[in-house]
Amino acid sequence: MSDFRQQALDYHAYPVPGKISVELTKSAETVNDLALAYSPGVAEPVREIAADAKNAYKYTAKGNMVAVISNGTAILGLGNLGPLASKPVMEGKALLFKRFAGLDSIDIEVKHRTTEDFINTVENIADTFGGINLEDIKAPECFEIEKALIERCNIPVFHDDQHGTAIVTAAGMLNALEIQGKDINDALIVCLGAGAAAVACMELLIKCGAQREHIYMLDRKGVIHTRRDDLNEYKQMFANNTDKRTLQDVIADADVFVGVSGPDLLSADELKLMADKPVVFACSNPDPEIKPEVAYAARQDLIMATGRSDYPNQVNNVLCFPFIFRGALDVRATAINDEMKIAAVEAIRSIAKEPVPQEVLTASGVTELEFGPQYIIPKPMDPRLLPRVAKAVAEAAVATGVAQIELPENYMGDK
Ligand SMILES: NC(=O)C1=CN([C@@H]2O[C@H](COP(=O)(O)OP(=O)(O)OC[C@H]3O[C@@H](n4cnc5c(N)ncnc54)[C@H](OP(=O)(O)O)[C@@H]3O)[C@@H](O)[C@H]2O)C=CC1
Ligand SMILES: CC(=O)C(=O)O
Ligand SMILES: [Mg+2]
Repeated sequence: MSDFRQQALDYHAYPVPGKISVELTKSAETVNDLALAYSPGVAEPVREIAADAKNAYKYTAKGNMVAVISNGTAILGLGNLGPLASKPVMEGKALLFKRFAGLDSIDIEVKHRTTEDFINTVENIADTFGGINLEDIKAPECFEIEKALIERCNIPVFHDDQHGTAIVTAAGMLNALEIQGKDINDALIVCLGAGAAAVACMELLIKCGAQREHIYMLDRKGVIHTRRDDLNEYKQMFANNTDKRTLQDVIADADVFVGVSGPDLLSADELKLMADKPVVFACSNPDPEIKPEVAYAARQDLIMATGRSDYPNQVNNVLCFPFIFRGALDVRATAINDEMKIAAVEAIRSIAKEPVPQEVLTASGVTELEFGPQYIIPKPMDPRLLPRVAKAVAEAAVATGVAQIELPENYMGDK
């Protein structure tokens, strides 16, 4: 067994199995403590919440709690391995919520027969949480699930693989194109993958200036084009009126490659066909569409990102979901709208252009990081992400009328 594989298994197994636990926030030592925490004292907040549901934010952990919910149908790029196998990833998301944004989070893996069953299950438990982070649910069901839950729940429901990925991709892409001296309006874009992440990434890039007709999207059958009769309504939005059929056909002269599909699907020869100074985001986890060492051996004029922590330029939704939920929950937003997403894009990309704090350099094991091809986006452990992204998101929620309370006074200081 490889060293790294064993290390990863040991990390999850010891000293206790898993990555999260529950801790108490109140004393429960004395008879008096128990009389307050449980019977009879607990009856008082019960009556308050029954009289006004908003009191759940005052007397329970609801307002600081996000449910990470999956059915395990698209676990990273590993595929449909079922709900239980998705648990380490979902515990991982809960770990990241706590570590980076101080949000309590619990993973819920749902076994279900129909899509409606899944929607009903989540709807029926939604009120207990401040927000719901849907994770690793495959397309196209994920689109129907998110839409239905947004309609039926009055807390933020956010499919991370769609919108978290799109926000971070847009932030990194705008910075990378700026460094390469290219304009997103003119960029020829190839997106390998046509699922949850792909559709949301391309829709957000279009909101940031990309031209829909400059985007070629591919699924397992090749280029998505108007003469195909096997396209779902989400793929149809990206159907190109073209004779091009393969990745080789569309990658020639492309400025941008976004991979949200699977491992090792972009060859060095295909990469060589791209335009000068290309941007290559090989975001499939854990194994990218092309390994950075293979890409740099083929050409050096590219900017390259992956979804992984162990290469430069980690384009991964971890840069978004803890902070967007922090901002949304702090103003009790009922939704996470486009304005909040764009605010997150701008906040994330702006941090990369500023001097990097020493603690980030230390945690990254480097002596220097400067805005440029090897540093287009902040590192997840950058302490500026929490105040800057959360505040931008909370302000956008207030400005667009989805916040239920005002921004707390001196929110996140003046970071
Ligand atoms: N870095 C990051 O932050 C993130 C990365 N990702 C990565 O993106 C990938 C997709 O995730 P997600 O969108 O949630 O999953 P989905 O299941 O919703 O979509 C997967 C898509 O990839 C396509 N695909 C799979 N294999 C191939 C192939 N050999 N050739 C062409 N297309 C292929 C599928 O095609 P078809 O429609 O024909 O089945 C489908 O359109 C995963 O690897 C995941 O790790 C996802 C979210 C965040
Ligand atoms: C990062 C992530 O959410 C994924 O690969 O699915
Ligand atoms: Mg995911």
